[in-house]
Amino acid sequence: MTLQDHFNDTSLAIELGDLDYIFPGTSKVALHQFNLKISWGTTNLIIGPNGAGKSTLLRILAGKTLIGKGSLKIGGFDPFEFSINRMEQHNSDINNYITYLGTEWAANSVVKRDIPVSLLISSIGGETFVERRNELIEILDIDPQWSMSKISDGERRRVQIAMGLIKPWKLLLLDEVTIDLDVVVRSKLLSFLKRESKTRNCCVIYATHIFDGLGKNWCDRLIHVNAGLKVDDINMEDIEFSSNIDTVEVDTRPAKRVKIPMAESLHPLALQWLNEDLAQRGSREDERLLMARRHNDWNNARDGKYFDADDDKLKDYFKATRSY
Ligand SMILES: Nc1ncnc2c1ncn2[C@@H]1O[C@H](COP(=O)(O)OP(=O)(O)OP(=O)(O)O)[C@@H](O)[C@H]1O
Repeated sequence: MTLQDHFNDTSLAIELGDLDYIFPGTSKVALHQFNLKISWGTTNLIIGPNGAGKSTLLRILAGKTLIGKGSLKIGGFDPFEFSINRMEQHNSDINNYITYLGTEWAANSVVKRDIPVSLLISSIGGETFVERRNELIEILDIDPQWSMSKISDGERRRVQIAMGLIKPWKLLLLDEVTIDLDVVVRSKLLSFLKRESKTRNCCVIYATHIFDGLGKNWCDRLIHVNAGLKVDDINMEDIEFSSNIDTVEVDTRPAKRVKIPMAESLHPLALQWLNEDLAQRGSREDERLLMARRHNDWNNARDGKYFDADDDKLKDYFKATRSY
């Protein structure tokens, strides 16, 4: 199977049947009687409290966790089956088209070393998928001249996301990786993912606790998980936003429909402010010039009599602030 074949793919993205998952060596049932069918070309949210089973589910879908009971098919194939028969039917394995992005990567000390971002990006196919690379650098507002050891957590996360998305994927599993992105970058990223899902007929499954900017314009389906069970599964068409109600209203007949009150949110204001900030900053090159100018001004403005130059002042300061 080539990626091109996927454009005409009529299989389901995901078919999960009666999955029970118990963590090995424990009695913890993390997922119970879990059934799920998801189509290609869709964007899906997984919603649930801490400990509900969202990450466990995504890791299973990513083929990172073997299942003992139940069935799983991705694009019509069992990702854990490696039979000769399957390899005859497929030039390439379905697992090559699955991208999983979790929070683990950014916590890895290796990515805090003094590695140039441009080198990291090239190492995962940046030179092969040049157009995607350039678009993602633009969307995620990355400066390829950054070093991984001298950037903020949010900036490091952007590099992680770019690295994960450069190679075209078919199934994208996102486990709360947007948590430390600013609202502008998050909004641009979500638009990119939405467009990818429609234009490349791929599937995004996104577990998050942040719902800003996730309305009818992004989401096709909401899957609510609690204590390892799927408790709600609703298409966005069956959700209505209304300014005439104060609480969520659920109709179950003839079919489940949910009415959600319009919520007060500072998100549009934050989005506008950060967009203005971005326009003021200009390109990364403009930013570098500004920072160099500020540094120069700072050097020129120093009077040479403060802490770094005047030892007596420094001693007095520490005498005054420490009791020993
Ligand atoms: N290795 C493990 N062994 C035993 N139980 C585990 C293990 N890892 C997670 N659990 C438990 O399994 C349940 C599901 O965990 P999971 O990480 O899937 O939750 P989650 O919905 O992703 O939560 P969060 O929103 O906090 O990320 C939790 O009760 C958790 O304590």
